[in-house]
Amino acid sequence: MNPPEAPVPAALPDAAEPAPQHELWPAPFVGDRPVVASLTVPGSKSLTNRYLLLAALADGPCRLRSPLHSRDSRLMVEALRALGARVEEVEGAGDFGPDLVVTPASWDDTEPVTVDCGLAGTVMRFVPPVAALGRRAVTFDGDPGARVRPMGPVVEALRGLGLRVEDEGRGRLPFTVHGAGGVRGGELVIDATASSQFVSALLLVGARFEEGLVLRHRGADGRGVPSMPHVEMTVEVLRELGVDVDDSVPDEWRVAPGPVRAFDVEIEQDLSNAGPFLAAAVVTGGRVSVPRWPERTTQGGDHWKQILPAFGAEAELAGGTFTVGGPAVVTGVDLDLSEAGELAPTVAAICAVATTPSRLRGIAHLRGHETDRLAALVAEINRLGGDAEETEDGLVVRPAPLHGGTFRSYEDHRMATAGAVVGLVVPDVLVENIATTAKTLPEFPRLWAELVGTDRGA
Ligand SMILES: O=C(O)C1=C[C@@H](OP(=O)(O)O)[C@@H](O)[C@H](O)C1
Ligand SMILES: C=C(OP(=O)(O)O)C(=O)O
Repeated sequence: MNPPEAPVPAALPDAAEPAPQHELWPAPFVGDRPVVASLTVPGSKSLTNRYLLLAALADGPCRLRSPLHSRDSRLMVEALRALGARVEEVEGAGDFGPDLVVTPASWDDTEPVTVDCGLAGTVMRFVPPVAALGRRAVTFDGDPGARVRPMGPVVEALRGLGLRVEDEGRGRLPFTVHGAGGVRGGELVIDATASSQFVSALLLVGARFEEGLVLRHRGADGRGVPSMPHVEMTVEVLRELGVDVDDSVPDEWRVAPGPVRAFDVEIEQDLSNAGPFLAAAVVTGGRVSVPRWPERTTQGGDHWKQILPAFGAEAELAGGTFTVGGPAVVTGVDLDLSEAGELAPTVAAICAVATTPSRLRGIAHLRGHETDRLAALVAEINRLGGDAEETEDGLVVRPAPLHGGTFRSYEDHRMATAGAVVGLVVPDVLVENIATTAKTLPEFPRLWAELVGTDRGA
């Protein structure tokens, strides 16, 4: 539909501009029909962006097979190009786009550059320590939503390593890192209670510091690092590329100085992004299979194996295929999601249609994700007639009859997919800005349409 008024000239003050208009996507409703399907999803965001970054640091050209192609991975590619790496697309065997070949960066250029982080935590946290290896002034900025995401421990760590960082005292985006042609390294103490990405960011580059890195986490009030499987993923990927990492002491990581070995790697599919599709089986009493599920993985999305049975679903990994069968009646859960916070929006969507109350714990740090996810989930579930409430470290969701309406997504891909899950069993749900799923899964609307349109394959 055309807007009723002519476009507002850019010169007018903000207050005169109309509120942003996002498309409202009618979420497919299946009612009583069980969703039965089999599908795979594109590559893991977390693995793709780690391997891309490590390729730029490696001792030779590297190849990523079946990588993710999404907004977050493109932002990482552009960031690494800005720092001097070459990244090329080459034909591959993946179902979701070409492979990527990366020629490592040369660190000698001095021309200042700007890096757009979008809303990608992996770009805004992982790339600044890489900029420290070069000789450029690198300015980092991102979406309005990125400017409020926690960044302080990365900025302070860079200063602790001797770098000059201009941040106007905010400890957030935008800021400029002044590379001084190398980092000596040594010991650092950070508080990573707000994000595991602070730990991963420093570990990923630590081997390229002259003396390596000894990193310790000391959380305020003794609190731990959330999303620990993501730190374990970082450690495992580094070891696979020949980097010596000692994580034998809790909350302490020792990275020895040395090269990052060039590699050729197949990226696993994104198990977190498989979540909404598996949730479709749970809320509709259907059956969804995901072939090529890894036997062993560091992806937090592997937690679906424990999480979905807690709702009464059957879950089985057999012959490399993960299959979820939904229960006749979805019961609520009491779960600590501190290890897998990025799954929480999908989990909350299932809780919203469950028949008994749920409690989700250990996810206070979701307030610093793409949006304040605890507030957003409460607002959107309750807008549809639900009964959700924030707690200090999570959510309580009680059963309530839901009705149709708008489910806002707050530029958050996982809010958008949570709305789609609810919309399967609640008629007339309109998800605002489904295109925001392009952050990590641009194919979401197509895959979702295929999911609800098929009754074969599982
Ligand atoms: O390192 C990573 O790839 C990620 C770590 C986690 O961040 P937090 O520790 O901030 O939750 C996760 O939620 C995010 O989606 C991806
Ligand atoms: C928290 C998330 O993303 P990011 O990598 O931007 O932190 C997420 O994908 O759920």
